[in-house]
Amino acid sequence: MKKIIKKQNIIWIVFCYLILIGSSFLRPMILKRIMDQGILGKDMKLILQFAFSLIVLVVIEELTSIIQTRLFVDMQNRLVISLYTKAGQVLFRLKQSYFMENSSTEIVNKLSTDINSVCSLFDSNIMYVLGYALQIISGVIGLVVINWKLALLVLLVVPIKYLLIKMFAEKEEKLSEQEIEASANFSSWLGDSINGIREIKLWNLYREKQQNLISKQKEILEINKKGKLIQAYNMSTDSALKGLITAALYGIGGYFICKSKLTIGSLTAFITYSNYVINPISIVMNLKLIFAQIKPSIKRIEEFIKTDVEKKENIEGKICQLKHSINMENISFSYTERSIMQNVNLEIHKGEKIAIIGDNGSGKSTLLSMLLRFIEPEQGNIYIDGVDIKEYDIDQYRSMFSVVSQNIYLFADTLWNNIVMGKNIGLEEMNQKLEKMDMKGFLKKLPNGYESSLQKNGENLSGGERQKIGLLRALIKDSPILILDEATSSIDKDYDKFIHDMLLNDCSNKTIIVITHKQENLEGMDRIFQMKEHRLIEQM
Ligand SMILES: Nc1ncnc2c1ncn2[C@@H]1O[C@H](COP(=O)(O)OP(=O)(O)OP(=O)(O)O)[C@@H](O)[C@H]1O
Repeated sequence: MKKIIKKQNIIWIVFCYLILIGSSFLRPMILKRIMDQGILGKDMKLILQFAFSLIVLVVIEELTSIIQTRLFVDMQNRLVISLYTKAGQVLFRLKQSYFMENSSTEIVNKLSTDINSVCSLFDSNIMYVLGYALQIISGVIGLVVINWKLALLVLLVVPIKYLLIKMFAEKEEKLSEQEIEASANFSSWLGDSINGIREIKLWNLYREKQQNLISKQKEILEINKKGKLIQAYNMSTDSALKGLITAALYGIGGYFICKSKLTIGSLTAFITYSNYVINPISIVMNLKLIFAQIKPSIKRIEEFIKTDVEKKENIEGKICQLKHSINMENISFSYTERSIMQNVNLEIHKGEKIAIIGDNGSGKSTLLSMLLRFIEPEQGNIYIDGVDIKEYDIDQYRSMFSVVSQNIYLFADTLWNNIVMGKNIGLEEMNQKLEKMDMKGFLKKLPNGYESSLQKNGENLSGGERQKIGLLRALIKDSPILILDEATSSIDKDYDKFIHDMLLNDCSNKTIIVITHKQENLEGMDRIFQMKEHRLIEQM
């Protein structure tokens, strides 16, 4: 927080505020003198002098406002960056289970809504609080000096306003929570509908989806309306309170004047001072309402930052290299109490090529997710060269694997960046690998070669082309363990055979794990395992 709100900035903001107050206090005085002394006294020199000083004041006020806005925006931006830095550090390290429970649109909505909501604090009067406090103190002194009994009447506003704002803030906080939830729900539903747009078109689901869209929006607007009404009630009670106090002051003050205990001038000055006190008190207390609005967002950001992330630290500095074998021992796993595998054992020697087959949903990909540390076994452990994989640094550990799955993800970026994935390689090496994969023809078809832009998830490519890029990506990564999880499911038969043979030849020193439903992909494998009835059985 210290980095966001610097002491120096606060001093400058208060200084600017004081200039603005001073200037607005001086302007009516100057106008009064222009009229009373300049115009009525027909003194042209005085008129010009005061008119010039008015211009100077306006220029000072405007410059001060600009400086103040700059200071606010700088602080707001620092807060945004610091929140996104914290959120980013967590986001990219979150466990896979988080992404199963929360859709991408929900996460985007959560982060942007909550961060914007917290930063909106800077659009409120919070930075003026110190200035308002000074104004209240000076106002109270003025009131007490003129008449301390009447001053008590003005100060009655404090407990009344406190009780009112407490009631409004409690309601506002609940509504804010409801609005956030409804809006997250809406984003998640909308994201899901957009992802399924082809199905909507093919099944003519327009009417149903349209009705859902409107009803979900109405739900949000209804909550929003209640929130706006609370703000309106708050503003009306503010005005009513101010009106009541002023009326009482005129009544009681009038009585004092009749009894010769107060002069008319004193009452006028008293009412002006009372405004100096009542208005800022309302503004400062209204901040409680603003805090109530953003409190649910602060809570959600805090919860998000505390979410369980993948542990990166490698306390003992162990380096994973795979010199001998991967051992899965007594692995059991279930998704929400549905058992997927029980006591699975598997030993893979370095350089071995193994295949895992099995019916749909038998748990093949789940087993690999455990090996890749996306999920953890419920029971049992996985070892590489006798060391529990949990003890390796996760980044270094994952660098051991080149993975091509059935649904690889391509980023909305150039083809080159999608292949190298951050690795620093030269054009020559890339061309060699491309040739090895017989993909030169594919490259020629693209308008800008390697620099061609791919759409989100490679939507401007065919399913087979996407998988070919996935294979090329894995070849470029060149890790010692190659995992092919139905990696050629969309690839035509001839190319599948070509790539299968090429990989076995080219990666003879690598450990390869293949998951497949295709009989022909079992050729050349050292051992074949079948996932069946929660167990992994070696086929003899
Ligand atoms: N996130 C999840 N939550 C709950 N159940 C899941 C989840 N992911 C997978 N499953 C279930 O776990 C079981 C095993 O899934 P897995 O993807 O490992 O099967 P698979 O053998 O690879 O199937 P396929 O051959 O169809 O790819 C399936 O029945 C699936 O429904």
